[in-house]
Amino acid sequence: MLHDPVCRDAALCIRNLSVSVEGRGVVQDASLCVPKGEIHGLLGPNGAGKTTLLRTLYRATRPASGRIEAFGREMDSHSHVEWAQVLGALVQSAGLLAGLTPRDIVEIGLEAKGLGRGEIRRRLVEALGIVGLTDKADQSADRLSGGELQRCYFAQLLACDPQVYVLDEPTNHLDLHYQLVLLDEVRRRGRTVLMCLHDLTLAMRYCHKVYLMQSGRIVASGAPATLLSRDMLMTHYRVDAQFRGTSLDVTGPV
Ligand SMILES: Nc1ncnc2c1ncn2[C@@H]1O[C@H](COP(=O)(O)OP(=O)(O)OP(=O)(O)O)[C@@H](O)[C@H]1O
Repeated sequence: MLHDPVCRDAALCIRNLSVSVEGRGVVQDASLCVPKGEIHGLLGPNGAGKTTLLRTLYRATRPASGRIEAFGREMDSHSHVEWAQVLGALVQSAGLLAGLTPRDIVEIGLEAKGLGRGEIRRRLVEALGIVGLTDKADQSADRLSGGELQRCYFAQLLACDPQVYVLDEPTNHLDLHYQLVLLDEVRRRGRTVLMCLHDLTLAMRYCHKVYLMQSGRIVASGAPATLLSRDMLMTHYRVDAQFRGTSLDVTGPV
């Protein structure tokens, strides 16, 4: 039984989701449920379908079939504005809007929430402080480094603080300090999180549960310490590697 049973009380529930891209089934019959306040990780090799699955959650891609629910209510019964209040995403290769500053990028997200000026300012200052961009708040974002830009988009999400965080490779471009600072911050907030990760040590450190995707299907799921066995890493990641506690001992590719 690869699927979770009926997800009563789940904050985010995906049932039998399939997505086709150019006529090819890129996600096939995927089901998962994330209980409120848990962090779940979507793992798997390149091209497995992880990003495509996440894209359906923030409505960048339409599923061919299946259901997506948050807090028991179907995604399609929400307007786009309502859904954005429930679920926010940090995406790979977010487009950079020319000429905007980190302050603008964070404020754009907050203004869509209809908050007052005082609350917008409070959240802006807090989020830029967490991501370490206070000093660069007013410089053009096209002069930020890759990691600084990622932190800027992280600040936008943290400022909006939706109930469900969808994170596609959240540590892309981040140095080790900020990988830990920002994932610690997400965990501290106790929100419901579904994230794609290639860094298995981060999956081990932060995820309550992980799903392994392979060729569009979720082929296994479980607690990271159980799922990320030497056999699994050999079969699905084609590496000889083994976790010892939370550190990964890598011999090499096979
Ligand atoms: N716009 C697109 N047009 C054609 N094929 C696509 C498109 N987007 C994704 N695909 C294909 O769908 C499959 C899954 O891609 P996806 O980006 O979801 O994988 P992934 O698991 O996130 O991979 P990675 O770990 O490399 O980011 C790949 O074979 C990819 O080539």
